[in-house]
Amino acid sequence: MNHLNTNAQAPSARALAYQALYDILEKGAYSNLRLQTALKKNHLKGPEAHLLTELVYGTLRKYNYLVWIISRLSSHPVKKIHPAVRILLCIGLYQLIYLSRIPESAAVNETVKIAKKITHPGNVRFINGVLRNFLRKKEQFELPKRESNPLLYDELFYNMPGWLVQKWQKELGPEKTDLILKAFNEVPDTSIRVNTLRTDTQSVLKLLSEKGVEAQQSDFYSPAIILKHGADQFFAEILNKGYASVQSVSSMIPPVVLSPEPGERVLDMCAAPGSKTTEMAELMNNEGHIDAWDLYDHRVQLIKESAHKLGIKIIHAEVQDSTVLNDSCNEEYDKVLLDAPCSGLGVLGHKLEIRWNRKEADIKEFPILQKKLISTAAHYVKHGGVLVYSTCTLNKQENESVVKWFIDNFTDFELEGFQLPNGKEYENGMATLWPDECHSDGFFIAKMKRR
Ligand SMILES: C[S@@+](CC[C@H](N)C(=O)[O-])C[C@H]1O[C@@H](n2cnc3c(N)ncnc32)[C@H](O)[C@@H]1O
Repeated sequence: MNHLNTNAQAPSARALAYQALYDILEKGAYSNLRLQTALKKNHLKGPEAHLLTELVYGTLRKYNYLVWIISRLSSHPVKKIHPAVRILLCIGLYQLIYLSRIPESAAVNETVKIAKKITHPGNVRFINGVLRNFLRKKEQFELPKRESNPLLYDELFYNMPGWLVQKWQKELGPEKTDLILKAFNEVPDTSIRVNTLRTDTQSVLKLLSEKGVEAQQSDFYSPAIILKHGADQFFAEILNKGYASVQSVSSMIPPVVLSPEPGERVLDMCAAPGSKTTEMAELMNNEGHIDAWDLYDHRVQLIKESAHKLGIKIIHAEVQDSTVLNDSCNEEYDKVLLDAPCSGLGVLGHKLEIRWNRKEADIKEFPILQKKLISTAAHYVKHGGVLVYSTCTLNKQENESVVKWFIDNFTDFELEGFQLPNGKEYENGMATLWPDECHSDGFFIAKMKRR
């Protein structure tokens, strides 16, 4: 199977979509970064840029259903179909099913054209055959009735892996699972956090409205603004001027719970790309000291770039492995944020690739790392200081269980109740922000105080 040689002539949006989806589904690339690279590198604008974006995100949003259709049309089991062939078929089928403005002949012929460049004639015939077979039988493709096979229905209708649907149904019950799955399948709004060091929410809302961008202040957190779909191209100027940063509303909440104050010493142990670090600097009015650590140099650079753009001076970002105890920092900090690496099951609404790249077995690995990190965090908090542990996942083993283990083993820490900006109280010191309730990513936050 050849990779496309895109140097020969300007690649089409479809060919670029194929390459991007191959990298996302087979090599673990992040969908948003991979798409941005393809758009920039190929200087795509206008309809071609739209088609590429639609094909990448659309195919990911419907991936399970598309693969199910292939399984119904193909004489080979789907597992035996080469990934490149499967991905090309998904792109072709996506156009045939969801993009009515594209003529059927173009959808089939363009897919076959790409196939000819990357695979042997047998596979080309197979792709052509499956797509034409679909056109002949398309009226027959209805989802199975939910009553007859609820799990298969949920997998296909909500485009989620079966193991995850089953896990949530067992842990949270079928009703809550339905609500979460539904929330993850609504196209997410973009949200921004106003840089209160430079401006305020009302001024940014006014600027957006002058540019015709539909936007509103979040009722969850006042420096957050929600932009209606498709507003992205208009607010680049606001971002470039450092008036705001893109961040999901629920991701803004862990720093609010930690509540760092001007003049304090703060540590952000897993800080990159720095959304919460810069938010904390804004909450501290750019006064005090924040150490921001991350494992990877290229990610530490992202924290520095954001701080520079936002006019923040108090962040000291460096490469550190936060699982390794740094004795020189013992009891150094008033506030410590541990926004831990996690399985990311709270961000499936916009990081679509996690649905397919995350495997059930990975889930068991994260608590081991999270316990190492939180054990180290304990040493850095001053007596009377505060530790906030957060994740963007909806998985008890990485959330409540890690916190319970920590409280049992580090007896000078206790959970402390808190109130969220919307007034909701969490007296036991732990909050889950559910995507169906906050209309944003799923998050978990625990607040602990050192006696
Ligand atoms: C959930 S992300 C943090 C997001 C960040 N807090 C924000 O809001 O922008 C987790 C981060 O932990 C980093 N990380 C993973 N293992 C680490 C370790 N052992 N030490 C320090 N950072 C680590 C990853 O590189 C990743 O940037």
